[in-house]
Amino acid sequence: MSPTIGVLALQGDVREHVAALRHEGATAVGVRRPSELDAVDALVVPGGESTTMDKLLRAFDLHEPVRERLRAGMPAYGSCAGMILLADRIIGGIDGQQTLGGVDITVRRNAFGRQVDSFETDLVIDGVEDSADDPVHAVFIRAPWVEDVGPAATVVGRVGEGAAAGRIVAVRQGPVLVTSFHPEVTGDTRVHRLFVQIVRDSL
Ligand SMILES: NC(=O)CC[C@H](N)C(=O)O
Repeated sequence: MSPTIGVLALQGDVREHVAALRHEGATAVGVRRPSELDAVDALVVPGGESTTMDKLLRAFDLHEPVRERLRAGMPAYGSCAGMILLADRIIGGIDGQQTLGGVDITVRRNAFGRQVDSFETDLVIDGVEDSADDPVHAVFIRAPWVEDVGPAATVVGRVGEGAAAGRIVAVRQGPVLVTSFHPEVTGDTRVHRLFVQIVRDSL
């Protein structure tokens, strides 16, 4: 049976995630209200602007319901701004920015700095099919990195080369996966394949 995966559709690159999830055999739907959240097996929090999504989550009465589902073990995947929202702790948030939490990490917003606002590199990600032989081409856009990982979370990807070598950019904690980069924009759907498998395993 194909799992139903929601994509938080308040702001950000929702359509790209919906397309990647459908390509990997999931039923993908936008989530804008609590009743829509109730109907999904899992949730993707897209890339975009985490400060805006944080405000909209509360304006749409979704902040607490999403937190509750996460606490109850709902699988989730966050890319870029989505990683920030799923992190337990944040450095460089503005205007009292809050996160949903779920992953025992500290993220630093806009960590890669101005000179490298956007960059691309190839990554090996644990759990992503064939990535040791055929790395994932990762696109970073004003991305966060993971400054600190607590005992509950596991690092699954680091930058391999260049100025940011060694920086943690992919983490998993049980059924929750977060990446600093945007796999939804490259046409390579292997990160979504991993997430769909995580969701299937949780059902
Ligand atoms: N591409 C992105 O999702 C950028 C994230 C953005 N810098 C933020 O803080 O939310």
